[in-house]
Amino acid sequence: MSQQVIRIATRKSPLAMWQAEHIQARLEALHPALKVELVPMSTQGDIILDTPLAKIGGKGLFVKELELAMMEGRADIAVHSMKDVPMNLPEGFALPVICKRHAPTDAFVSNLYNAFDELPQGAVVGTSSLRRELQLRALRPDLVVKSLRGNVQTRLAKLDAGEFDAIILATSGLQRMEMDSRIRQELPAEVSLPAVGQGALGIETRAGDEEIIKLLAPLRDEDTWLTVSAERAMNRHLEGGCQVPIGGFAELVDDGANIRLRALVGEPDGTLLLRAERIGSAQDPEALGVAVAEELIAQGAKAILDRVYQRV
Ligand SMILES: NCc1[nH]cc(CCC(=O)O)c1CC(=O)O
Repeated sequence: MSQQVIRIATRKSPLAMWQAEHIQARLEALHPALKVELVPMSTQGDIILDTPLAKIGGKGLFVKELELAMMEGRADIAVHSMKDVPMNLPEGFALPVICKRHAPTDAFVSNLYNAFDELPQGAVVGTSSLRRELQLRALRPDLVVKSLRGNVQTRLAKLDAGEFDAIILATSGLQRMEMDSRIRQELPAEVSLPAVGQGALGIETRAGDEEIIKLLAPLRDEDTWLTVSAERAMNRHLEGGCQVPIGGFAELVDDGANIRLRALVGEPDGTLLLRAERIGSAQDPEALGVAVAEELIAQGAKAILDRVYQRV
């Protein structure tokens, strides 16, 4: 009998490698006889760094090459930040596991100011997320928002080089890179509503790979599955396919009986920001997501998204 092996396709960025190694370690701890190998690769999303993601095909770029490796049998599973996973998976793939969510928040990072509220008139803030830009500019039309791409380390280096007064990054990414000390403030959801799936890791497999799916099952976190499913159903119903100015964050309430989902859509320049919030049964996260999306559509969300798609 040959020893059982699972190969994890992963991007080569330090954050992606950390995430793959984290799942590798958890799987090896769960299944001592199992061998777990990493298959690192570069994706188009990592190679094209000078163009906003929305213009070059959105976040799917980070995922496609990993899926190709699984399809061709060079790897068996892929570990993703749920934030980067498209709302609809291609034929032949499944997402059987969403792990327990880490910090969902956005973090304010600066060498000059200790909190978002301290930013002076006209301060320069770095982010390439339309969602972050929209919320920053809606609250503070005086701020100058400048594009900032690259991995977490590159973004921090650009801050340290003095290109920005502050930058916004995901708290979970900084924590995984052991750069918590750079966080000046975790932004409350009222200031920066997180991206759908932010802070949660997901594991993608080939559809029907039941033996592998069984080995992964203990990594599933039911609460995170419910809340992230509500967020993703909202985003999917809005047809927010690629990188779009949409925020969504769900939490369990009433001792887990219900889910509260908050969502927003807006013009990236902050001139229009639509919000919706609703509590629904934890038995049906999809229905809650669709209901919140419908509330946003009733306020005009589709017209905003159509304009964003035309521009990119
Ligand atoms: N856009 C890249 C990306 N994808 C996932 C994370 C953070 C980790 C997570 O959300 O789980 C980040 C970095 C960031 O937004 O600062």
